[in-house]
Amino acid sequence: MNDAPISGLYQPSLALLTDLYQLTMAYGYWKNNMHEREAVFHLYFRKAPFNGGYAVAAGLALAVDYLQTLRFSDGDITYLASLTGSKGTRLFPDDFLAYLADFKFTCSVDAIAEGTVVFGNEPLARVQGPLLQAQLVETALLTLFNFQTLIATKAARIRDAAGPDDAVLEFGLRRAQGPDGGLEASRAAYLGGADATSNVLAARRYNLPVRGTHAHSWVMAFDDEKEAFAKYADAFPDDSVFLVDTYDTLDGVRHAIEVALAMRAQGHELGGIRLDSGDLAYLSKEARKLLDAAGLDKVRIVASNDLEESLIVSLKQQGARIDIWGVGTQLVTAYNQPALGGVYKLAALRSADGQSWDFMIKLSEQQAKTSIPGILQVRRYQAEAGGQPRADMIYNVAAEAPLPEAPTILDPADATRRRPVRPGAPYRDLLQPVLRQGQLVQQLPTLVESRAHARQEVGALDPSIRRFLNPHTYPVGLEQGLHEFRTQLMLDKRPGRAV
Ligand SMILES: Nc1ncnc2c1ncn2[C@@H]1O[C@H](COP(=O)(O)OP(=O)(O)OP(=O)(O)O)[C@@H](O)[C@H]1O
Ligand SMILES: O=P(O)(O)OC[C@H]1O[C@H](OP(=O)(O)OP(=O)(O)O)[C@H](O)[C@@H]1O
Ligand SMILES: O=C(O)c1cccnc1
Ligand SMILES: [Mg+2]
Repeated sequence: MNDAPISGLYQPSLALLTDLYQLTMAYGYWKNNMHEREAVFHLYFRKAPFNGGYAVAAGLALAVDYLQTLRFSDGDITYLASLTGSKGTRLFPDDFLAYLADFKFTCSVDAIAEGTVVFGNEPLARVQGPLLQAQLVETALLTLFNFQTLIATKAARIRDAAGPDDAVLEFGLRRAQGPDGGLEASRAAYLGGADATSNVLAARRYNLPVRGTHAHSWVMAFDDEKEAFAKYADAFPDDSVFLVDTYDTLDGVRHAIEVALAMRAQGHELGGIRLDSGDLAYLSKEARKLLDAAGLDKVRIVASNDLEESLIVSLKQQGARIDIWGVGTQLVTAYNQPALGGVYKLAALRSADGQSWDFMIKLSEQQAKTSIPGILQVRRYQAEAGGQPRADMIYNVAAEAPLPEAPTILDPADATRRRPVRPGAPYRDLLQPVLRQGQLVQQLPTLVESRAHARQEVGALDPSIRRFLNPHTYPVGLEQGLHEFRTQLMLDKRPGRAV
């Protein structure tokens, strides 16, 4: 399989894949000569999806491709020139459009590698550069990171439920949120732990393994089920999986066995059977007995039908003999939580004289929604070097005071909950340089590598954080100096009205 990294995916460029307000703000910054002011934005979500204890970061490779190909084509410019406001006058004047026609993304981006386990409030990406540029990319970055992270996380949960030995096939395209949702879900599902997809265009575009069985209609198109299986085996003598539940599932298994034995006489082996309805625990156990009794112990059992992670856990607890899990709708639509609420917030702006940073905060009635000022990094402390993650600390790399040798991590929701870091505790900083002045400064991992990274990362988490029901909260906090600085900024911005 060609495992070359993707590139040029978003050509022609998706410059207009944005909300209008990004373009109106861009014009406003440009008109006020603020567009070159250096700014820092962070992209983060507040709460892991699916009431889970973690998320799997995804979307970076697509984001890099988007940023590097970001250009306004002649057609884009003509379209923007046609936009008018409520009085019929043009929204964007020619001199600004001439500026956009020469636009290139020249910011720096630091980001957490795809496949890394991440938690609420941690920046997945930090964008630093001219205010206009860093603002302009908000919407596209959010749609890329939010959906990829959501689906990669769902896939990681399904992979975790299936266990290390079973295969997971993604079958979702027909129920996906349109063609684009289907294509990008297949990529993220693979990254998060699916073994293959049935989606051929996604497989071609992203170099994914592609697999499949056949539909009920194949069986219905023949006079009887056995003939249907035999004809499929004629076409694919070494690559057949028979769907056995069109009429009566266990009769279907017997027909599959008869055909499998005839195939064996010709020197071929049946790959598997698929169950797509009924009690999947009972039927898989019965099918396994029938297959084994016929000497077909290598024939694998595929199951599908509205599967998701809790159902897979339950089927395993019931002793189901399923080897391969075909998962569609629930995976690609993230059915039980169809959106991840990632946000993109301004956190620092160069002072007007260019000499220092002004740190920014967005206040909220809900303390948890108040943004974190600074130029942020995430430090993950581990039990031992390369070992189990113990706690994450968000800190400001541009703080005036240097980071203490043994910092203290404070829970932002309750500052009385604090954890001193033991001196010399091993750690790694999660945000790594990706773009400098718009140029790639590290070869991004391939999708295969990111997928392996995700499995390693989820596997290293404590089971209490991986479990589906009321998972334990992984400790993520602010470095004490950052917490105190943030609290002071909150007080400065909202000193309170006299009673
Ligand atoms: N042993 C089981 N324990 C728990 N849930 C199961 C079990 N077996 C199947 N399911 C799930 O129950 C749900 C409904 O299955 P049901 O048997 O109603 O489907 P079906 O009506 O047979 O399928 P279809 O409509 O495709 O013919 C599905 O999500 C299926 O995956
Ligand atoms: O259930 P999902 O996780 O989405 O998996 C994909 C489903 O798509 C196929 O059939 P389809 O649902 O189109 O028809 P069927 O249910 O009648 O088999 C397949 O047989 C699965 O049931
Ligand atoms: O190949 C399959 O079995 C398949 C593909 C898409 C949806 N359901 C099943
Ligand atoms: Mg179905």
